Amino acid sequence: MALIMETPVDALIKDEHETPKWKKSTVVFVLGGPGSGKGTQCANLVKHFSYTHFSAGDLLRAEIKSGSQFGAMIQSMIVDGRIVPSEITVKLLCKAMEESGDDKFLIDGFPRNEENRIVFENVAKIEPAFVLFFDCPEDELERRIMSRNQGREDDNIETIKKRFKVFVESTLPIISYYESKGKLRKINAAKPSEEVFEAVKVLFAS
Ligand SMILES: Nc1ncnc2c1ncn2[C@@H]1O[C@H](COP(=O)(O)OP(=O)(O)O)[C@@H](O)[C@H]1O
Ligand SMILES: Nc1ccn([C@@H]2O[C@H](COP(=O)(O)OP(=O)(O)O)[C@@H](O)[C@H]2O)c(=O)n1
Ligand SMILES: [Mg+2]
Repeated sequence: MALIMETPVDALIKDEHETPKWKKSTVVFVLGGPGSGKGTQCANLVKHFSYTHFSAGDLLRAEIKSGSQFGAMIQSMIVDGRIVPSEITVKLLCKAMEESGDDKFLIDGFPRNEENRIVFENVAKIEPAFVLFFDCPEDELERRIMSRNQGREDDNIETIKKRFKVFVESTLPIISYYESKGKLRKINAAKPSEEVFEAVKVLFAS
């Protein structure tokens, strides 16, 4: 009671309407074909810069493991290389951002299609600072995925082909969209990991 009495009325009103920290955050989207090194380079980035990394795919896999009511649906879509309904993925991303308490995020594997992009814009109301695009030919992507050895149900040749098709049809248009807005930072991801990181680092150093 005493505390409330001592709190100026203005401060109480301001607190009530204050925008949550994550809603004012800096977001970098990290895109590229399956196996292009999104996860690898985000892991490198968080060691050097004060960003929190979330992989949309990892959040969806965790949701399956948690026994969620959507688990079976998410799993069957991942095995089929399809893009999970955006309401689910955006909710998981926003929850992770909020719970992290941070305000600088690398969001990897998102937005993968126009629906992902629009739902995130409408819900989070955040525009990315810029968008990293790891460009790599399909034959190299296939080699990397086939030797990834993470026990993923979608890392088999049949699903990989479907994921490549989804990437070309649904994700490349998003990459073009950000290019037209001057937000795209394209990286040659076919080089060794250390060389890719040298090119990535420069974009975060300023
Ligand atoms: N530049 C690179 N050259 C060769 N192999 C790489 C490179 N970057 C990542 N890898 C390997 O390729 C596989 C896919 O990388 P990953 O970071 O999981 O990609 P993504 O998240 O884009 O699917 C992993 O086994 C990783 O160790
Ligand atoms: N925004 C996203 C990201 C991933 N996913 C699903 O999760 C799968 C794996 O995504 P991922 O980002 O972990 O895969 P990689 O590109 O890292 O190989 C995708 O093929 C989709 O089925 C999705 O539906 N929506
Ligand atoms: Mg990944």
